Amino acid sequence: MHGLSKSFGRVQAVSDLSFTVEPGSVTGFLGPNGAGKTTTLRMLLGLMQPDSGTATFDGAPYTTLTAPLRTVGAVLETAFHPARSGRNHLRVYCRAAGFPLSRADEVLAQVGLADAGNRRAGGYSLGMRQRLALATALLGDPAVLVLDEPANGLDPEGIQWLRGFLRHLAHDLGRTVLVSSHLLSEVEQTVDRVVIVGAGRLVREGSMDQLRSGADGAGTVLVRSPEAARFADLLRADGTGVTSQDGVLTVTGTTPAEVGRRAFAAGIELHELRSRTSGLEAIYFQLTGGSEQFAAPSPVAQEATR
Ligand SMILES: Nc1ncnc2c1ncn2[C@@H]1O[C@H](COP(=O)(O)OP(=O)(O)OP(=O)(O)O)[C@@H](O)[C@H]1O
Repeated sequence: MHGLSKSFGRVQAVSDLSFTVEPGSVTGFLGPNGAGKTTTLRMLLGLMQPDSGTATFDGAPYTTLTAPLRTVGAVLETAFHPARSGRNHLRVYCRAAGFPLSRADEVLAQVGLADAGNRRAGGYSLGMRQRLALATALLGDPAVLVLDEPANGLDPEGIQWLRGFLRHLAHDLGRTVLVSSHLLSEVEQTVDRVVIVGAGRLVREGSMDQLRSGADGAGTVLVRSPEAARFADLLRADGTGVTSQDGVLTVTGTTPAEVGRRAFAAGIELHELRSRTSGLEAIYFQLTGGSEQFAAPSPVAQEATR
């Protein structure tokens, strides 16, 4: 995406948004409700015209792709003819796209619906519908997979299956996978990278490791060690900020990896080493806080105005 913008009347849904999604990894496209995720994905897939900017696949806009279904598979919303079986639903798409009808059975098996292929899609559970939508997106064996809130309606087992499946597509088959969600916790274990948006703007782009290491890359690290005093002296010797209480050191402006390295080099035994900014969800809220378009006032704010 390069400089994408879109407004609806006075609502600026997407504002000068630029980011890149790479093959071989699963990227989470995150932001609170109304942040502009669906609008962005619709522009990416040529379903909506941006006011300005471009969304391209290897440099080509969706509408100019010569084999769109082989390039991109997408699940934006799940709608099926209720009386049609899952298999027939897929066969209709095979026929329209010129794929062999046997592709329908292949993708049904891929998403774990082989046994339900002959049943009416209208009788499918929400989770099964999600799987059928995913199967439809996979028909062209596309290089890029775009999924809007795919975990919606899935039970924990389904979410775990989806996690493994998406990671397999990206890591083992080198596909590009972009998954939107409004909950970081929902995709935390699935994604390698995140693109976080708030109020239509890019808030953060980077790896999960970068996000975990704190809002600005270096944070506060807690260390428990039977040799706390010696370690504190060693860290202080080169100007690192350290406070000590009850054998627990609070080290500022660094990362757990760096502190661990220093301890290892000095042969100091550690019993605990963790980032104080370990609450990923807290970082996410901090990054997107105040950007939710229809945010309810927080209980604290309500309290304060009483
Ligand atoms: N067709 C439309 N007409 C008018 N306003 C729209 C339209 N589509 C989206 N919007 C508005 O644009 C903003 C972004 O919406 P969008 O659906 O892209 O957000 P989202 O991040 O996908 O949110 P959610 O997680 O709730 O789906 C919202 O304020 C929404 O009300």
